[in-house]
Amino acid sequence: MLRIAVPNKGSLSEPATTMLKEAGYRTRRTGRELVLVDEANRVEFFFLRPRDIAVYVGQGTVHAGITGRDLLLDSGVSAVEHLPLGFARSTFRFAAPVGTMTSLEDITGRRVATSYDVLVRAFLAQRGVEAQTVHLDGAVESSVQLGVADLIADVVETGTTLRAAGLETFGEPLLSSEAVLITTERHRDEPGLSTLVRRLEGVLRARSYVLVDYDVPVDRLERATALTPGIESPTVSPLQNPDWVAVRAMVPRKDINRVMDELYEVGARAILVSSLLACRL
Ligand SMILES: Nc1ncnc2c1ncn2[C@@H]1O[C@H](COP(=O)(O)OP(=O)(O)OP(=O)(O)O)[C@@H](O)[C@H]1O
Ligand SMILES: O=P(O)(O)OC[C@H]1O[C@H](OP(=O)(O)OP(=O)(O)O)[C@H](O)[C@@H]1O
Ligand SMILES: [Mg+2]
Repeated sequence: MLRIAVPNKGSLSEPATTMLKEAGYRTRRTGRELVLVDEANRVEFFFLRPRDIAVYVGQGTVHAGITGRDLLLDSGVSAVEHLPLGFARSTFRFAAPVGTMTSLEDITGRRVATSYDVLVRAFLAQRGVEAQTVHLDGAVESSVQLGVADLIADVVETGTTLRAAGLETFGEPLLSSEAVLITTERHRDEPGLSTLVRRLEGVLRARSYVLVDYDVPVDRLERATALTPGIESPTVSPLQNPDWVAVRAMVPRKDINRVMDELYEVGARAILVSSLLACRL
């Protein structure tokens, strides 16, 4: 049976569970279940701390897992990214009290508070910057005010937490992170893993595309389908009125309003947009 590690807490937990549910897998009923066997899909899910997931995957005791790219890099484990999952997007940045630091050189000799020591030390070593790290479990933003560090290196999404602590980012981001499905080279071809990956890809596609249907006069068909080329090719069906045809195609969700405006300009009418529940392309 395929063994998959799923985050049990924190920012990754709920979206990971939602995604697996949309991919047709069983989900746990309470936050207390540690293991869930999905007999129908031949998968066993283990609910583990997000930070530990790379360790379990790296050791090979589970075949794959969902974690953050930043957590994977900080673990130092030789697991590999198999599929980016598009949620828990964040950047990892240095931040210091407003107006005090502008470049990496300013870090020299200072104390950097972080929960991601391995990642931060590797970054500083690579840039030849000598500094001390102070390990904290969380709420890292408070460390400067409380005097245990001079600056921090932490996850930034909206920047709200930083601002509340009187800090601002400086220098280039250490990395961009998001949730990722990880595995090891030796488990990459595990039976069932390719099915899980295909299902998750289906969910990602269904989230990023919509289905558009419209009617268009035959003499404008070419201009209209140039706007909606679809993935392979749009479906064109005859209508009772021989001067018109119906078209159906997938369109990136982010483009749909512009595409609808342009279709209307071209002469398309009855433009209908629907969400996709799932797909396999
Ligand atoms: N505010 C956020 N926005 C987006 N991603 C985030 C945010 N906070 C944490 N993450 C991401 O979630 C993962 C961190 O997992 P972690 O379990 O530490 O989440 P958490 O929300 O910080 O949980 P905890 O409540 O235990 O601190 C990392 O990949 C990190 O980049
Ligand atoms: O840029 P923002 O939108 O403010 O989000 C970033 C904050 O979110 C996370 O904190 P979390 O709530 O997980 O608390 P923690 O620091 O204790 O992990 C992260 O560690 C940052 O502190
Ligand atoms: Mg946190």
